[in-house]
Amino acid sequence: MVREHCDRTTALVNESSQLVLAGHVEPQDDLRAERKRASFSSQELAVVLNGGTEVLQRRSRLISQLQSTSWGSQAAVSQRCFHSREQLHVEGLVAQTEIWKLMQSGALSQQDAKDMETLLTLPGGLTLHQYMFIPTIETQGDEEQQAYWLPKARALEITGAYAQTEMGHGTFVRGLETTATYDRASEEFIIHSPALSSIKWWPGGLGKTATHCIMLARLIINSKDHGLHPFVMQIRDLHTHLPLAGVRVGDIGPKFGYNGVDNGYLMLDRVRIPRRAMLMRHARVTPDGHYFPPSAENAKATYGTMVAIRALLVDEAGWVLARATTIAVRYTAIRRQTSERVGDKELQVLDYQNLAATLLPLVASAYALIFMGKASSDMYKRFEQDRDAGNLASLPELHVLLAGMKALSTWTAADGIEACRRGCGGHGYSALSGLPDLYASYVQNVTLEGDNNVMSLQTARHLVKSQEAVAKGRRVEGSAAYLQRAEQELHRKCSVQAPQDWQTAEVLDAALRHRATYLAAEGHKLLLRHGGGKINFAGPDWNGNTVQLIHMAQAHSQLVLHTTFAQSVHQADLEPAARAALIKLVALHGMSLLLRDLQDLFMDGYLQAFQAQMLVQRRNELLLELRPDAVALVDSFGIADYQLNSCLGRSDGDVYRALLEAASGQQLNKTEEGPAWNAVLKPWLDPASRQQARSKL
Ligand SMILES: CCC/C=C/C(=O)SCCNC(=O)CCNC(=O)[C@H](O)C(C)(C)COP(=O)([O-])OP(=O)([O-])OC[C@H]1O[C@@H](n2cnc3c(N)ncnc32)[C@H](O)[C@@H]1OP(=O)([O-])[O-]
Ligand SMILES: Cc1cc2nc3c(=O)[nH]c(=O)nc-3n(C[C@H](O)[C@H](O)[C@H](O)COP(=O)(O)OP(=O)(O)OC[C@H]3O[C@@H](n4cnc5c(N)ncnc54)[C@H](O)[C@@H]3O)c2cc1C
Repeated sequence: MVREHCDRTTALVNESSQLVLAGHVEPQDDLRAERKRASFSSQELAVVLNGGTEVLQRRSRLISQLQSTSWGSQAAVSQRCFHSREQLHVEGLVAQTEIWKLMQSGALSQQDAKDMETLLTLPGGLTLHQYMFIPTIETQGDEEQQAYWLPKARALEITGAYAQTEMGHGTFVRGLETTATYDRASEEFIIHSPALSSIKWWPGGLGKTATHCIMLARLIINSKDHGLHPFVMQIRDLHTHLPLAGVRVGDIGPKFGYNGVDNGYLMLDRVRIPRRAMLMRHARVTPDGHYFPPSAENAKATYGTMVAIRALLVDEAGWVLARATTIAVRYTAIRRQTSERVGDKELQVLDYQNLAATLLPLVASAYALIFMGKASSDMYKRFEQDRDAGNLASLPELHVLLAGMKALSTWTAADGIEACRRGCGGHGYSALSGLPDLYASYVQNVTLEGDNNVMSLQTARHLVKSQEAVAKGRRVEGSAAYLQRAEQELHRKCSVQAPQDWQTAEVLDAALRHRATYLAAEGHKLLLRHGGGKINFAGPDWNGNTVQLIHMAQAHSQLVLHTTFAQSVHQADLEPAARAALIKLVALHGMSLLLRDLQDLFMDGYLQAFQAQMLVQRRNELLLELRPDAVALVDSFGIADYQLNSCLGRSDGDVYRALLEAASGQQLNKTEEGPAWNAVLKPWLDPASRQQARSKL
């Protein structure tokens, strides 16, 4: 029977290659026509966006290399959506350790290895080892500690997780409860989980993979609590992988997505670790129990790894949205629905304004975030250089910028993937589209590494403080420097007199800046209401106004994002046609941001109704102007079919045959009658079985 089904599947797939779509245009022809009418070369723009021809060539080479392996072949990748948690967990680790092997043998550089993992899009239990365990030792361990731990970690003789979050607290880091009590007699720390709420809960790779972790615990010496400090802690035996005495560790169970990764729990019953397990680059405990705190400017050093990851998340967001929009734009350009008369050529669904108005602004957001990601990682690299030279002056600005931008970018990408999925109609709901898994795996980013509301409030705190500084005549530097001119700004009115005026960069920048300034001034006023002239960042004025404060922080981050996008396009080395298209995309981005929260511009009379109508009109015109370039704009992201792993987003547009082939080849179709026939359906449906059952009664 199995054989029979396989034969029929092959026949069906072969047959489908002969089939034409009655009354339709062949999808491949649609995509070919789209590419022909583009106003610029997507190959050339892809080179600019990706940072050079060499990067694209290297990526193709890595994909070929992946395809030649059993764990990274196209077949392995496309089967993934049919696999169980356990299978995904093992597959993730197989891929990560194989890539590690290639890196150790010198066949891959560190960058190649990272890129290979990104291309594979199969998260595994070693991700946190690479992105948080090793970096925390690098940045928070002293030289001797680095020399001891790093070679073992890099050789994968030990694997680590980042154990900060507890059952009771993720956001309120200062409220974490795990204790590290110093025992002077033995020169050891005793790590203990004092309550149910103190159990470590969520760390990636902790459940089944990690032998060690970075343990964030309150340092207690002579009953004095010195707050949170990082420790390197072994939790499993290196020979047996069994938990050490006093350690209870396991996986926290299935999640919304990202199920190959073993996010874990960890409960500790007075487990002893040596004094030198505390990472001592910034704070120290001597053998006789003297505590040397970090310097004042290093006070937030323990939070350093989180800042690094937030920079990575900002960098990743644009590329994830680029994947989703590539799938949705290509598919909606071949998908045809509805003609006036049956049998006539139907419209490509991307030509309906509702879809263009959903997808084209998301393409603009993906471009904006890609440029912002580059700017953020450049900024983070500069900070690293300064930090290594002992200068931490730029950390406060970096923190507030990345906090708000992490929130804006991950919200935009997560909501954007879901909008793309819906935009693809029924086929978007199929796992074969690649969109459900992309969303389920990605949406965690709005929560982890600082919940987005909480991160926005960190930026809000900075904006209110900046507004306060301006009010007191002090200078404000950095991304909030525009607040310096708040008083003049608040008297300005929108200058638009014709729809075309909205297209100009100055008008859009001015409106976004006005909105951010107005909201910051209002936020500041709200917080001064009951404090007798003093702002309390934890009191009822703050807690009762967080909706407004988060909105204010997001308006600021949108301004930073938009101006960075515009500047980056201005500075990029682009051919004139691509530049012209991107300038329109920048305008669409700014207009879409304004339209989303138009009420803000009416609040203080900055905007008049006729100007708002012109904004809508100009946005609608822009959608039409950009429509011919839609496919070229997503082709320019340069994302390979291998990485898209989507029947809908494939670059040749052969969507329907791909769907049929993938569906008919899956496990549930392995037999014609299906796995429930014999035990469940047959006794009801097969007349002979029914007869037999009755005769037994
Ligand atoms: C692959 C990824 C997998 C996932 C992994 C994870 O999720 S791991 C788990 C990830 N978990 C999370 O992400 C947890 C999220 N929670 C947190 O990060 C913190 O609890 C907090 C930032 C919300 C508050 O912290 P708090 O109560 O200690 O601070 P406060 O609000 O009282 O402000 C006091 C001052 O500190 C400043 N400042 C703050 N942070 C930083 C910084 N990093 N740097 C520099 N400065 C910083 C702030 O600007 C303010 O300055 P001001 O105005 O006085 O000049
Ligand atoms: C997939 C995944 C992987 C993770 N990996 C790790 C890891 O490797 N290591 C690790 O240590 N942790 C990890 N975490 C934990 C993660 O960092 C936390 O979940 C995150 O910081 C949010 O904290 P919380 O869960 O306590 O949410 P809560 O703080 O309980 O949030 C609940 C709600 O309250 C709101 N809220 C909370 N505090 C405030 C406030 N002060 N002001 C306004 N609103 C507030 C939030 O906006 C949210 O809506 C991971 C989480 C996930 C989902």
